[in-house]
Amino acid sequence: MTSATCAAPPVVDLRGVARTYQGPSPVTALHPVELRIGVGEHVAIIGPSGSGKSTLMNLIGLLDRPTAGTYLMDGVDTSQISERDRTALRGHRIGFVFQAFHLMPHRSCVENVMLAQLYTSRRPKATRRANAIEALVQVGLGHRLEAHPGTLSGGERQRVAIARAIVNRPKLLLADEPTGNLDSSMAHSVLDILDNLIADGLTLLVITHDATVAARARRTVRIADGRLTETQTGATGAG
Ligand SMILES: Nc1ncnc2c1ncn2[C@@H]1O[C@H](COP(=O)(O)OP(=O)(O)OP(=O)(O)O)[C@@H](O)[C@H]1O
Repeated sequence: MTSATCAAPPVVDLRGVARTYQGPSPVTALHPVELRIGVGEHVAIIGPSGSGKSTLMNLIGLLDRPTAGTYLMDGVDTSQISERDRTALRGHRIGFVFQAFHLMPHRSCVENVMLAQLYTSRRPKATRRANAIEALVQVGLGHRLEAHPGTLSGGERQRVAIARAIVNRPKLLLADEPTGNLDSSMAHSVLDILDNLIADGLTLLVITHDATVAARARRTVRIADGRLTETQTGATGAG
């Protein structure tokens, strides 16, 4: 390993991170975990309902705070920064893709993607539009820029959602059941798009209960009762 590769911190570095939900009967949804995800990795987290996948995703996505441990996101100790800085870190370095596409129905594709830059970019509207077009072209939707989501297939809608998630050039893409609402051919096209983004250097964490989605990842981490077990490494590709 060269000194140049050593210099890049992991995108995700969980050190003893745990989450207990308080209440009359506290629930430890995540027991202390160690998880490091390097730049450009493709990792799948797979586990049954109630195993702690959303809890883990919310922590990694900076939507929630651990009750123990330390989370370094792209080298930044997230326990040491203000709420405002956490929001900025999330906006600039993390993109989210969900099972339900969450697109604005009365806005065109390009407008939907432009909206994602409102709080992260002070650039002029023309630049935001150019960035949105670039992201839509990247996901193969350059020909549907002005279409409204209602006129698109499910797979195309998810591709708009992916364009929206990558338009701010995040380091990490968090995808929660990204193909959960799609038939298998649309699911494949969405997974192909995600594969292309990894080839371009993005880091991808997919949370799923679908073994075929998980099989695309280089690393598969199983979660059960809030505990992680790495079940495979280098599952695909030449390694
Ligand atoms: N706000 C909360 N308060 C108390 N318990 C919670 C809370 N959120 C989640 N839990 C519990 O934590 C555990 C893990 O839940 P989590 O939603 O992370 O699982 P999951 O794997 O994402 O499930 P699913 O696949 O069904 O969405 C479950 O036992 C759940 O009931």
